[in-house]
Amino acid sequence: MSTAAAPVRQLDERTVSELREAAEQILAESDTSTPSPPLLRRVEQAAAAFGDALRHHCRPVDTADGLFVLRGIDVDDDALGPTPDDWATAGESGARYDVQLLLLAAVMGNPLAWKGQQDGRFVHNIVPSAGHESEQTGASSTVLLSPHTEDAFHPGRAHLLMLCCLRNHDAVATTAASIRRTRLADEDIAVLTRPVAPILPDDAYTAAQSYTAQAPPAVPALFATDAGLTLRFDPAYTPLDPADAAYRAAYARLTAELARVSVAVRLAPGEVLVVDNDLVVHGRVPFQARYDGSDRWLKRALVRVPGRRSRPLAEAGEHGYGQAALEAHTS
Ligand SMILES: O=C(O)CCC(=O)C(=O)O
Ligand SMILES: [Fe+2]
Repeated sequence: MSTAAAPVRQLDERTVSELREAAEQILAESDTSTPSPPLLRRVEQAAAAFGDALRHHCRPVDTADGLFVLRGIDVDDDALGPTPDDWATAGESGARYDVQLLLLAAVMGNPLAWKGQQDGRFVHNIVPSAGHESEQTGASSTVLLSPHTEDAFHPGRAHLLMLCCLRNHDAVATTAASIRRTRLADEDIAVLTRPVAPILPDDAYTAAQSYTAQAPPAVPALFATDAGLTLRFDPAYTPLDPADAAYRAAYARLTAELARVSVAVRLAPGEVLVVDNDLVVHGRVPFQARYDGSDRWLKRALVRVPGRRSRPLAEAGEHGYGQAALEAHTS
C-alpha cells in the first residue's frame, strides 16, 4: 500500500471562521445538538448562504483519486474532552464539529442518515469500542477493516462519505482505493458489470440482516458511465456461491487491483476526508485501542448528491433489506 498524499484543499482562515461561526450560531439557537428537523433546516439555510470560497472547496472530486482532504478546521485537543468509549454514549460530545461537518455536507448535497444506524443520527461517532475489536464496523480496531463501498447493500447509499478527524494520536490510516486507478482487462470489466452475486447488509445493520421478506438481489460490482467506471464492492458481505469460475477469477483480479492502488490516509485533527463512494472503496488498518479517553475519534457524515448518474437504473427496484434512508432536506 502506498502512502501517496491525497489531494488537499486548504481552507483559508476566513472560510474556517465562516464555518465555525455558522455552527456556533446554530448551536446557540438549538436546545439540542442532536440533529432534529429544525436544526437540519437551519443547517440547510446556513449552507445556502456560504460564500463562493467554501463552495469551491466543496466541489466534486476532480481527480482519479476519487477523494480529497479538506484541511483547516481547528480542533483544540484539550477543550475537546475525552474520546467517547462507544458511539452509544457519545451524547453531545464534539457537537460543534457535528454541526460544522453537517454544514459542509449540506454544501455538497443532501445529508443522509439511517434509521437503523447509530440511532438515526446524521453524524456518526467512529471510535474503537471494547468488545467490538474484531468486527467489520467502525467500532473495531485490532482487525483490518477490509475495503468496502459504504452501505453497499442498499440502493439509497451515500454518494459521498465524509470523515472528520478530531483525534488520531497514533496516526492510524484510513485506506482508500479508486476504481479509476485500476487496470482491468475489458473482458473482466464485461464480466463484473453483470449482476451475479448479492451484497448482504453489514454488521452495523442487525435488523436488515434478519430481513427475509424477499430474496437478496444480485448486483453488478462495476458500472460503466460516460465519465468512467463506478463500483459497488464489499467482498466481506458478498457470497460468491452463485458465481461461476470465470466470475470468481475476475472478482479476484478486481480485488487485487484495488489492493495494488490502495493508499493510506493518516488523518490529522481538523482534516475532513471526502470519499466519492461510487469511485473509491475505503477501509482502515488494524490498531491497538487505548481505552483511556485519548483514542482515535472521527465524525462521519453521509451525503446524497441529487441528479447523479453513477449507478445502474435497475437499483431503483431493490428492496434494500427493509432499511430506510432518511434525507435531511426533503424539499
Ligand atoms: O475508521 C476509518 O478510518 C474508516 C471507518 C469506516 O469504514 C467508516 O467510517 O465508514
Ligand atoms: Fe466504512
